[in-house]
Amino acid sequence: MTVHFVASAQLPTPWATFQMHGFEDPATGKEHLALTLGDLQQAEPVLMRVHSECLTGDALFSMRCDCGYQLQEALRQIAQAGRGVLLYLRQEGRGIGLLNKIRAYHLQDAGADTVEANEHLGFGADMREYSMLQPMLAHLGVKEVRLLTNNPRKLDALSRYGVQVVERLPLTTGLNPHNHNYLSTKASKLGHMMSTADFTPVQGFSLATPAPKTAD
Ligand SMILES: Nc1nc2c(ncn2[C@@H]2O[C@H](COP(=O)(O)OP(=O)(O)OP(=O)(O)O)[C@@H](O)[C@H]2O)c(=O)[nH]1
Ligand SMILES: [Zn+2]
Repeated sequence: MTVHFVASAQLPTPWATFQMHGFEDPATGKEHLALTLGDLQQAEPVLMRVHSECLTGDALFSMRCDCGYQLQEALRQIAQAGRGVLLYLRQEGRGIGLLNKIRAYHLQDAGADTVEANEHLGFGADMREYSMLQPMLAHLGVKEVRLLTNNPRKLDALSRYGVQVVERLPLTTGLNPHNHNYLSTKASKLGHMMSTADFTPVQGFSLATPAPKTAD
């Protein structure tokens, strides 16, 4: 996949003023982003988050997943470190797109888990691919990273594209009654290296609160 760098500009956030770099994939028309902080060309490994788009979690405050919490926590940690990169990849709904994710949520409202819902719609459990990482990281000069993730497929993808992951840092934030089953399914069926027991519940939400039927 060839992804072209288009432009960069400052992006002030509550945590730091990042440099935002825009990339375009001419084959799909997808527009991917990188938010960087500090000098990434130095030899020291770069703190990195590879974040998949989740409009509902990232922008609409959804508590059905952990995406919004992870996004904020990653930006906070990169700002605290003073150096790092967050790649924002436009592969909504684990690659099935927003409208199909709503279809999948509808099935989950009726009792399916997140994997069963995807499969019922004729998709694989996770349709993402990561080939855009290679040109994006080459453009930014990133070769060695400390990666914020629970997802083993992201580690595999990076090593496939010649980026060395010297450390994996778990993200265990955002647990609440609405995403408890979803997070358990990620661990049991999608291979995420985590247990909900490791998570810090969202403040003000007790897991003792009965989860609604729409929980996963
Ligand atoms: N199809 C589908 N996609 C979902 C669902 N919930 C969240 N997503 C999407 O899943 C992606 C995030 O994937 P996750 O499995 O939560 O996390 P991850 O990126 O694999 O792993 P981490 O790096 O540990 O966060 C985003 O693109 C979301 O839009 C769901 O129930 N169904
Ligand atoms: Zn999400």
